[in-house]
Amino acid sequence: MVEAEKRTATAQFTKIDKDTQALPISSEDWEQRARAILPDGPFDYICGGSGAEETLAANRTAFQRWAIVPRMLRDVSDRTLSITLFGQQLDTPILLAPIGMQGIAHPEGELATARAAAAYNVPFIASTVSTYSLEQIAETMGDAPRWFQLYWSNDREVSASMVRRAEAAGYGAIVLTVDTIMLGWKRRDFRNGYSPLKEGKGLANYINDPVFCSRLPVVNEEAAVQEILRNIYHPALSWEDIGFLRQQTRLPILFKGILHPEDAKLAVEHGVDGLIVSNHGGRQLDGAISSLDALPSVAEAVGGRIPLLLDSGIRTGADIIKALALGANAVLIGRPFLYGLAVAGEKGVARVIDTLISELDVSLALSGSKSVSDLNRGILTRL
Ligand SMILES: Cc1cc2nc3c(=O)[nH]c(=O)nc-3n(C[C@H](O)[C@H](O)[C@H](O)COP(=O)(O)O)c2cc1C
Ligand SMILES: O=C(O)C(=O)c1ccccc1
Repeated sequence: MVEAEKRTATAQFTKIDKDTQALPISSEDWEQRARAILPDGPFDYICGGSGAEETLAANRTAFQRWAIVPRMLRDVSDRTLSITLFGQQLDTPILLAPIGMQGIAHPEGELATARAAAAYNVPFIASTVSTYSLEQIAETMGDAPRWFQLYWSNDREVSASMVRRAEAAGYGAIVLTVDTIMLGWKRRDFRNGYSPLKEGKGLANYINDPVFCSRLPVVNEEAAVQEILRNIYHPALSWEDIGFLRQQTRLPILFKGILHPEDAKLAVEHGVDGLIVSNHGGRQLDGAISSLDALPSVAEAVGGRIPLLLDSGIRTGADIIKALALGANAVLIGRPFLYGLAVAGEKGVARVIDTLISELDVSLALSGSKSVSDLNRGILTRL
């Protein structure tokens, strides 16, 4: 009996070989394993939130306040997880969130993550502050889908240069993160005296940028770190900067970090192509609304005019069902894949993606739906 159950469960992991079966299966287990491997500095940096970590906690409790009320007897034998975003078909409504400095989790950093994402045709979103350059990441991915996340630089010619490089390297969209005009207040990092940026883990896109380097008196790591710290936070960012970004590229532009419905409307009016409803995984404004709680009014404000994505707190297949039912077209996962990377490199990330896809498929069937794009409020109740 136990053997038979095992076979049925494992049959769902399509790309996982024998060694990988020993790896964790829940995001809680991944987190525990990562905690055992990583020093306190990097671990706290990854898992932590800002301030009193109330928004970090709210990102989870928000999901628990919605329950799925499943439908039965609806012949769900033929199902699809596939969606279309900006004219591209994706196999699943899952993307990997932009996470900077992945070299703090594993020496292969973004290269390992990007390869795992490519194997599942899950878009990888490369961060401005990645440990490997956007060109190196692109090279390891072949034709697999990838987007580039931009931190708006104080020097807008540096931003323009990075956007041009991303376009040349086959990135399919630009994600402008709008919630990090300064860094959130992270008590854990102060206690640990830890800053991965100062340790030089997020330099690659800068030291490979001709415009950025032309601004340095000497091109070395120390000078680059000092210049990045002067460059990366841009509290003056305003709607007026958007026209400049638009002129730099024909790629779709998404804003990441929108929570207020009025900002969502303004974004549509300014020609933004998509939004990521996000509070940065509870790492920026503590006390901010959870992403899931912000979603329904943002969805109403946007009224289907542009795609809506959501991140912050997605941990299970059921979480994805809830986000899609409340108006998201797709979701981004953050910390769970980074824990997979820390514990088992590329295989760890693959396993995290694989289990999430399998959970989503089972949850979709058991909810009584055939397609992720059919999900709506009708299958949820607020507790
Ligand atoms: C260690 C770490 C680094 C991050 N770096 C970036 C980044 O460089 N750019 C960005 O837009 N978001 C960054 N984020 C935020 C993620 O893109 C995402 O919004 C968040 O992790 C989602 O929440 P989750 O971790 O609860 O899934 C980072 C998050 C973490 C945990
Ligand atoms: O740690 C983060 O969440 C993040 O997005 C960030 C922002 C600026 C520099 C480095 C990381």
